[in-house]
Amino acid sequence: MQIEVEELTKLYDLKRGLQPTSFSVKKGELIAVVGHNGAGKSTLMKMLAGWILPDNGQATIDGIVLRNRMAVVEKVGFVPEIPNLFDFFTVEYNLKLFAYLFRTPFSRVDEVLREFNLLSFRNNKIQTLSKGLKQRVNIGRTLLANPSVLLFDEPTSGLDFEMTKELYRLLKNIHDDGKTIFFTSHRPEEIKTLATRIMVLHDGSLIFDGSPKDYFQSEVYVNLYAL
Ligand SMILES: Nc1ncnc2c1ncn2[C@@H]1O[C@H](COP(=O)(O)OP(=O)(O)OP(=O)(O)O)[C@@H](O)[C@H]1O
Repeated sequence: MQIEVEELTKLYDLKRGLQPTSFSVKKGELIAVVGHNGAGKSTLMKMLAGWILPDNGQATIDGIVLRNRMAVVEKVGFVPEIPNLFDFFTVEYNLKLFAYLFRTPFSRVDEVLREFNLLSFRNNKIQTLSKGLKQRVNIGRTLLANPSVLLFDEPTSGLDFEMTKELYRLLKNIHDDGKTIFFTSHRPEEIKTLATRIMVLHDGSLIFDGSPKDYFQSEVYVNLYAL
């Protein structure tokens, strides 16, 4: 297994956060993490990305333990819901800063600019870009270090129809490249068509883990999500 999560826990004021959670993931899975607001999705993503440390439990990604945060940052690309880019620097400068952080050669910056159709925007400041373009830079940034696992927190939130379609294409390309992907989602259609596996979090607990087909026939779906 590529990812082993054992009793991973993060609790804010005893109740909220993520209750002890365990699962394992094979390389190349595309997992949708579903749940109402406050269910614990971002908490799980941030722990897997090494952004916050668990109170308890353990996880390994390609054999690297989460507490080894510098190594995790290079293994796991995290695309937060709100792009964490420097608005007042150019696209290229942002990518160079992160390449430096990830200890990646600057030649990767040109590759990412090309792969993400960003060459003509390289000298534009982030603050002048549309939401869709910012999203593209944000995703390109996470791929600089060529991580084997990618985590997307609500990647389609606030995107219009065209930008959403483009994001699906990007996700598919990244998945076809053999990467393991987690994405949090509220949208049944993307869960159905993109995901190979669904995890449902509810009040901080993992209450469903299975295929999209089983999910849409499950009591969890009927009770919590079907209209
Ligand atoms: N830093 C924090 N301090 C205190 N409570 C927090 C903190 N971060 C998250 N929480 C709480 O933990 C619970 C889970 O939050 P989390 O952000 O993981 O939910 P989520 O499923 O991602 O929700 P959303 O869909 O709204 O992003 C929520 O009740 C939230 O208020």
